[in-house]
Amino acid sequence: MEEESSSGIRVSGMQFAYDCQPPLFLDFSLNIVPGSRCLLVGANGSGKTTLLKILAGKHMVGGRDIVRVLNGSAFHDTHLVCSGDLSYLGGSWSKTVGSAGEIPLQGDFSAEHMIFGVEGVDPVRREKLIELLDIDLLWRMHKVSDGQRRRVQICMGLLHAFQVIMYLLVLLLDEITVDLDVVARLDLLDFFKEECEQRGATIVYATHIFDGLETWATDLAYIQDGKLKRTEKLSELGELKNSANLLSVVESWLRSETKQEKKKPSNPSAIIQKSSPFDSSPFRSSRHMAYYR
Ligand SMILES: Nc1ncnc2c1ncn2[C@@H]1O[C@H](COP(=O)(O)OP(=O)(O)OP(=O)(O)O)[C@@H](O)[C@H]1O
Repeated sequence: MEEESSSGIRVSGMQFAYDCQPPLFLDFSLNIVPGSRCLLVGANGSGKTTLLKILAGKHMVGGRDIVRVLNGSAFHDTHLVCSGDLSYLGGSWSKTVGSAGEIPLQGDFSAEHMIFGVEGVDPVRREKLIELLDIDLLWRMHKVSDGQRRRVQICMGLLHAFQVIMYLLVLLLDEITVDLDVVARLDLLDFFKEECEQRGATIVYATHIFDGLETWATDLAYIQDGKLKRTEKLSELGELKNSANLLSVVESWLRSETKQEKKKPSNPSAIIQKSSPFDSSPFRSSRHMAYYR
């Protein structure tokens, strides 16, 4: 991820704050080369979803040069999303429909109605995804399980990507496999790997589930409280060579974050004051705030 890429993802000196809050990201930079499968790891509240949403053009962060995806501005170049070049598959069960924005998709519709309602798709890809995700087209969306609903959501999210030419596809995945059973999850990971290897797709995947990812991911980016702590090629991750699995490596990083927090001064009034929205410090620690609340 060190080398700069004109057609992958490049974030340079980004700042971002939610309304009336101190900056979550301050001078944040990250490069992801095309064809990478990059895992985004970090504790709850560290900023993974926010970063993915920024990359997906859902939040504006200053000028056109700050967040570049496929050589365009993630926020300003709306064709990235409209063309299917850039896809964000997130946790919420909703679909963006033109100016209506995000609408919930849990009414009394069949899976067939949902999937075949997506226009302009490749029927071969559609069949492949229905089979891969083992979707029963007769499912009624208001009666299915969370995992079944998630399968339909993922299928719809991936249908659009078919028309994208090689090296022009970025998939941003936010904990999408969380409701899937182990077979569906592993099959889907294989599918994503194929998209990278055969079509040059670039994938950024935020997750807390590390099963099977040691051989799946090519890169890793670790975020702590909005700061990029590490970016590594997985093949060069020293701890992974010495340790059993990725889970224990990430666990040790997150546990050392917790230990550092516990070492901080224990005067609660001072900490509450320091963590308040009126704090003059530009940094924030959501874990810190939760810990002392
Ligand atoms: N819409 C919002 N308005 C204000 N603050 C928000 C909003 N969304 C997230 N945050 C805050 O921003 C910080 C980062 O949240 P984010 O969802 O990006 O973290 P995350 O790393 O994805 O966490 P998780 O692993 O729990 O999904 C948190 O402190 C969160 O409370």
